Amino acid sequence: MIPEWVQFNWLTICIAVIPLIYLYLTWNYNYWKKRNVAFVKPQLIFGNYKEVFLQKRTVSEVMEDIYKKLDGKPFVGFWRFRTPGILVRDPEMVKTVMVKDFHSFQDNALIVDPKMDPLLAKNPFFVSGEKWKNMRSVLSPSFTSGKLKPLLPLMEGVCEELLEYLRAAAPASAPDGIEASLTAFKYTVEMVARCALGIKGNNFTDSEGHLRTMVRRIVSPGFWKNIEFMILNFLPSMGSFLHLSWMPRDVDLFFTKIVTDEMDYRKKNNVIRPDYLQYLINMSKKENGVAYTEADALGHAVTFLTEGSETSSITLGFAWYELARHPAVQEELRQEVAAARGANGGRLPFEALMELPLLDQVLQETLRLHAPLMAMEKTCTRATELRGADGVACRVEPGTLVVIPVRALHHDPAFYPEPLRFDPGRWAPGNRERLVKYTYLPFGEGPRICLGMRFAQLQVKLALAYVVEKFDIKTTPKTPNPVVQDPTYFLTCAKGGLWLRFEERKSSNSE
Ligand code: HEM
Repeated sequence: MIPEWVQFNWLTICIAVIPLIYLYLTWNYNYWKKRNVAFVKPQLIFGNYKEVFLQKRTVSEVMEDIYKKLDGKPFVGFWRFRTPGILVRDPEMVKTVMVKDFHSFQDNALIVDPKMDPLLAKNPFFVSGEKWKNMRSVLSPSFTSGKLKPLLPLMEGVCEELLEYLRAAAPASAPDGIEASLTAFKYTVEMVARCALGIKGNNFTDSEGHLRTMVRRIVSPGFWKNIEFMILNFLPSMGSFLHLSWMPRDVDLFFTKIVTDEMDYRKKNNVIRPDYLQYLINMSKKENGVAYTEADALGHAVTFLTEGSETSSITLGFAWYELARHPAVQEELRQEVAAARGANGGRLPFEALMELPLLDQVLQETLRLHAPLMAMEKTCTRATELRGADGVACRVEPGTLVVIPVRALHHDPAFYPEPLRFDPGRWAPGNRERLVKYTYLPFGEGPRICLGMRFAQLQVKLALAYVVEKFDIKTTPKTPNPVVQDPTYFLTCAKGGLWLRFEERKSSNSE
């Protein structure tokens, strides 16, 4: 039996504490009203992120809803739980954040704890300030056309393996076809292993796919993985308290071992290879006079492996999907590739491949409809003022979350009529010049634009060209239409997978 005075105290404590908790939870919900910025009403505890928290919708979908609700506003306020954030709607404002006033918004909002994630902490995406600037200047030259061109023979070898794999794994009889995203992932992990690290990943032959599995342990859809992601992203101090890391410890050790083994092998045997790792090794040599260490080189080799495989495989999977759904475009592309081969003695040289107009348009349109990163989250790094075309101005404080709603811009009928229609013709000369600047951001923009953009374009274009030449890509009863986004993943991903059939072409059999 609880004494009466204790019962009384419990009641008093509850009466006193509940309003305090309520006050704490709603304290910031005045933030945008006080600043005269339009906003979408927040919900207790969740702000505007209830559906994200419940894993019903992704951040990019929720941002698209807010974008649509407050049509006509250059920027609008929202809350990520209790944290106020700005959603930038107007392309001019996008330019301000990503280019004109870059120094006020230069950091990405995703952070990693270098103690928990030493390898990932080297990834330029997570680095800030002067350190990022120095790192970027060391790495940028490694992605020029001049550095990519010598990789072509290596890459062509991986394309041949992809064709072999499709011949064996995708017999025309399979009624549902194969899951194209996984095939694309096998291809990009293999490509990156060869071009970045100079090693064979055996992704097409090894059913376990050790290297692939390790990359998947860092980035993949899934309920529990997404819970971890939300803690690390939204509540980083709780993540540190729980000792959570983006990259599991054994994965970190695995990558460290394969890269250092390869570095040691080259050193001991005086081996020089024409790949990205070699560039990093050369940069880390003392006589270079650059403040770049072997630990940096190790971190950046792993950056290439993780950044270079998943985003490109998403793009390739969706490009195959769109070609399957648009056989006329597929046939036109096939003829374009055949003509380029014909004009180059049966080969597809680097310049010819990169300049194929329809191939480029197919890639651009795929990235418009299915950009892997559909919302970019930045942090204000220096107090500044945003001033919209409507005259509304807002002082943005350091630490404020700023979101660029890539999905909403890419799918806005004001910028792309019939936005959900796959129409490579939007990117044809004469049309592309009419598109509104800063509404197309698959690789980001400004000084932080994707470092691996050219490599990504090259590896996706190669796989598209090689596969359409030899295969008819077809839909099956299991092919999704429309695609439903998997809500347990922060990157673009079709729920249930992209099922397609790759039928070997008769003419290509007899060649
Ligand atoms: C289709 C494939 C790819 C897409 C759609 C993509 C997209 C992006 C986006 C949206 C960003 C953020 C840009 C910004 O903040 O403005 C980014 C950054 C980055 N990407 Fe990619 N990416 C792709 C492939 C690659 C590849 C192959 C690499 C290879 C190394 C790579 C390396 C990076 C790095 C290192 C950054 C951070 C750059 C920085 O903060 O300075 N990406 N990427």
